Amino acid sequence: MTDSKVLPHLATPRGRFPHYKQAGDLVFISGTSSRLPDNTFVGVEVDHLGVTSLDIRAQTRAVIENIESILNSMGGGLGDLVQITTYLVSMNDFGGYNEVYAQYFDETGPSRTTVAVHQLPHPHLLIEIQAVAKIPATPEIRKQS
Ligand SMILES: N/C(=C\C=C\C(=O)O)C(=O)O
Repeated sequence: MTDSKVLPHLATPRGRFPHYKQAGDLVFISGTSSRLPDNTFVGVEVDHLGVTSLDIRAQTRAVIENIESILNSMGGGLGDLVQITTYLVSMNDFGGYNEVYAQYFDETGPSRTTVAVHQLPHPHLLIEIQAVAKIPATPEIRKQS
């Protein structure tokens, strides 16, 4: 069996899906952005003239930390990730993204695929990451499996 959760301390999903679904020892984390619980975004600044600046480094850090928070909620951490898929709106951001990524992971970390997509679900988003982790299922989930 499986266990799905929407976590109250994180930004509410913008659709009818959970933050993660656990299936046995595997945890599938939904596409996660830099969105905060108040629905503002890390890595977005709008000046007094309405000019918007988007920061791929700040967004990448916030996405990874949001994923870490999801993993922490089930007793895991970034070290439990086995696979990452990253969606960038522009490959011009690849360098900044890669720089911050390397502060969290190295070649012993999760396998990774990075692609560019036409759009993400908000015009301020430069990056979204979906991930898979391997975390021993709780006895309750194990019993259902
Ligand atoms: N995962 C999805 C959106 C995430 C948006 C966000 O965290 O801000 C989806 O629509 O599938």
